[in-house]
This record gives sequence, C-alpha cells and structure tokens, in this order.
Amino acid sequence: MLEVALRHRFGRQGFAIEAAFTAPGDGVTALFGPSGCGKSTILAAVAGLLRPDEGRVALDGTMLLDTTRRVFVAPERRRCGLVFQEARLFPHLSVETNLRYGLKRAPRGTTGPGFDEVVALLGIAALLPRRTGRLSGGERQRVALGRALLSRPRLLLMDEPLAALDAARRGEVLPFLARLRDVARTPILYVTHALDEVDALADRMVLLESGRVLAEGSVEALTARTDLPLAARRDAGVLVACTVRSAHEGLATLDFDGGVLVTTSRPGPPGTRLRVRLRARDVAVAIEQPRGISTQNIIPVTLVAIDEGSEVGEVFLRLTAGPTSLLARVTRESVVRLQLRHGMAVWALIKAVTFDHRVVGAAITTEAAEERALAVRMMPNVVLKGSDR
Ligand SMILES: Nc1ncnc2c1ncn2[C@@H]1O[C@H](COP(=O)(O)OP(=O)(O)OP(=O)(O)O)[C@@H](O)[C@H]1O
Repeated sequence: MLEVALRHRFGRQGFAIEAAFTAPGDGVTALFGPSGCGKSTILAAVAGLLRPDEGRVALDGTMLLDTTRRVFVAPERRRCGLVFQEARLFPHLSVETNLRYGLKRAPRGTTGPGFDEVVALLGIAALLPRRTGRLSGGERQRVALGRALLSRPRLLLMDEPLAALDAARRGEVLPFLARLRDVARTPILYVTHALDEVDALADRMVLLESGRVLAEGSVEALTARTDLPLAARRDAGVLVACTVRSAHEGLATLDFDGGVLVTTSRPGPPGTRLRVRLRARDVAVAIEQPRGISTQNIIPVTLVAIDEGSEVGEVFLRLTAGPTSLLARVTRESVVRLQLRHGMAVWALIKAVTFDHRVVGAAITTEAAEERALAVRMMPNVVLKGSDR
C-alpha cells in the first residue's frame, strides 16, 4: 500500500498543496482533477523528484519520505518506474538498448518479468532493432512502459502517459496499459484529467481540486456522487460493471447486477467483462411502463433521492436497480409535473445508441491476444483481471 501525506507551497505566495490519500498494493489508482490542481506535483513528491515542505510517503511500510524524521530516500533508490507524457527515451539508440537500460536499473536479486516477457506483453518485438527517434508516439509510449517495467519497480508512476497522443494513438496504447495492469501485478499511480482513461483503467480514484483531496474511493462510487465536481460534467453519470450475455445483428445484451442493458456498441463476445458509462443526461424516467416507444432499455427502478444539480432548473434523480445506482438528469419542472417522490417505483429509459463502454481487460487484436497468452504462459504466477480470465 502507498500512503501519502504532503504539505507544500511554491514560494511565499505560490500554489499550495495539502493532500493525503492511500493507494492499495495492486491495481490502478487515478489522481484525477483539472489542470493545475497539483497532480504532477504530488506524483513528483512520491517519485522523490520534489522535496515537499512537510510530508510522509510510505510504500508497503517502507518510509520513502518523512520530514519529521529527516528521511528522504533518493529517487533512484525508491524503485518507482516513471512514465511521462513524452516517452523520454534515448532517440539515437535502438528500442532494444533503451529497454535493456531499464533492465540494468533493476536492483540485483529482484525478481520480475524478464526482457522477452515484457516485449511480448507490450507487442514490441518487431520494433526492437529500430531507433526510438523514428517510432510513432504510440510505439514510443509502449517502449517507455516496457523500460519502466523492466526496472522491476515496486510502484509505477504515470503522469498523463496518453496526453500527448492523438485519439487513434491513445486507442492503440490504452489496451496495452490495461494488459500491463492485469499481468504485471505492480500497483500504478496514474495522473490524468481524462475521464475515459479513468473508466478504462482505474480501480480507485483520488479526486483533487486546488491542491486538496476532495474525495477518494472506488471509481464506481465516486462517479455516482452528485456532490462532487464530476457531476457538473456533461458526461457525468454512473459506471456500471457488466458482462456480455449475447451479441448479434448489431445489438448486444449485457447483464449487470440489477438487470439487463441492450446496446449498439460492440463490446465483444459473450463473457467479456466491461464497464458502461450511463450518462445522467441520457437517462429519462417514466412513472408508468411506456409502450409503443423505440427506447430499448426500460428498466424498473426505485427513486431513492432527488439531488440538486449544478445547473439552475435541473436535478439528479438517484435511482436503484437492485444494488446498482443509476442517475438521471432531468428538469425540476418534470419532478413537479410527475410528482416524483422518494421511494417511488419508476422506469428508467435509456436509448441503446447512447452509451459508451470500456472493456475492463485489454480489448486487443487477435495477434495481441496471442502475445498476451504467451506473456501469461511465461509469467506463470500472474493474476488476470481482464475479460479472458
Ligand atoms: N516549480 C514550480 N514553481 C512554482 N509553481 C509551480 C511549480 N511547479 C508547479 N507549480 C504550480 O503548481 C500548480 C500545480 O501544478 P501541477 O503541474 O502539479 O498541476 P497538474 O494538476 O498536474 O496540472 P496539469 O494537468 O496541467 O499538468 C500549478 O499552478 C503550477 O503552476
């Protein structure tokens, strides 16, 4: 487990951070918040690249920083693997040499994935002889991930690793990040301000604003809260864990804990586990079961709360389908007109064409899936969290 408590101010009048949070010993914890809220500064303090005015950083009980006891472990001795927005590779050297540089930094006597395993995991075998200066941005980031992993870190620190890539390249690298998360068993602290990356990768989220922690918890729990700034976003809504039951003729049926969803997005074959973001603005409610309507998803739910929205004239309806929470963003006028009250049984209406999905495990090509199977064979003591568990 990573424990962080920091207090720092740049100069006398500068930006101030006062933040404390924990991250578990596995999975991805996202440091999420708007530009300038202090995410990179916190990451730098964990890496040892910044000495905060006061603070404590402990990794699995080992103190990396404790200003009260004058403990400051040098960055190179913290065993943190770093991946930044730009890959920071040696441009004149080959991919293989860059990767072996990572391996050289692994402390003696440590165990972890070997060179071939990491190359297979990240699908970079064909790139090995090439100079990194000639690679695409996405390829460079995969090499940077490999180099970080080969240094056998106890913690991977990633500062917006996809932010410098265009949409196509991000889509190319994301599944590899998911594979790394699932196979490498190294906890990851992941800085981002992109909610879709949180949806795709993170188990936990630490929500930051102006140098302070507003909330921390599971991604599902935090995205369903209407009292956090996340609720002001146009894509505010809940994340629902689903499993594909069937998929044919352009429609997929997904099971979730509390019902069934039908979607036109292509989530993969039966059994695939994924997360669906149901945006509050895409959910309507009806007080009677609608008939003669094109909407595919008509889900019986209970209205459990009416929360203030961030916009005048709007509210969030908090609905439950079994143990699963949904949010609907509707006008206050509708609440009055339909006489909506807590405890009412209503129907949530969600068009099949509206929602996005993120495959929880790596959604990768057949070739990459074969490489992944190879990586798994080569790393027998791996834990799989993905769709092909
Ligand atoms: N060395 C420094 N000296 C003075 N101010 C700094 C320094 N480094 C960062 N800051 C300020 O601290 C604040 C937080 O910066 P930080 O880079 O941690 O934010 P961030 O959340 O990572 O933002 P972004 O998403 O834009 O990278 C900003 O206002 C920044 O200008």
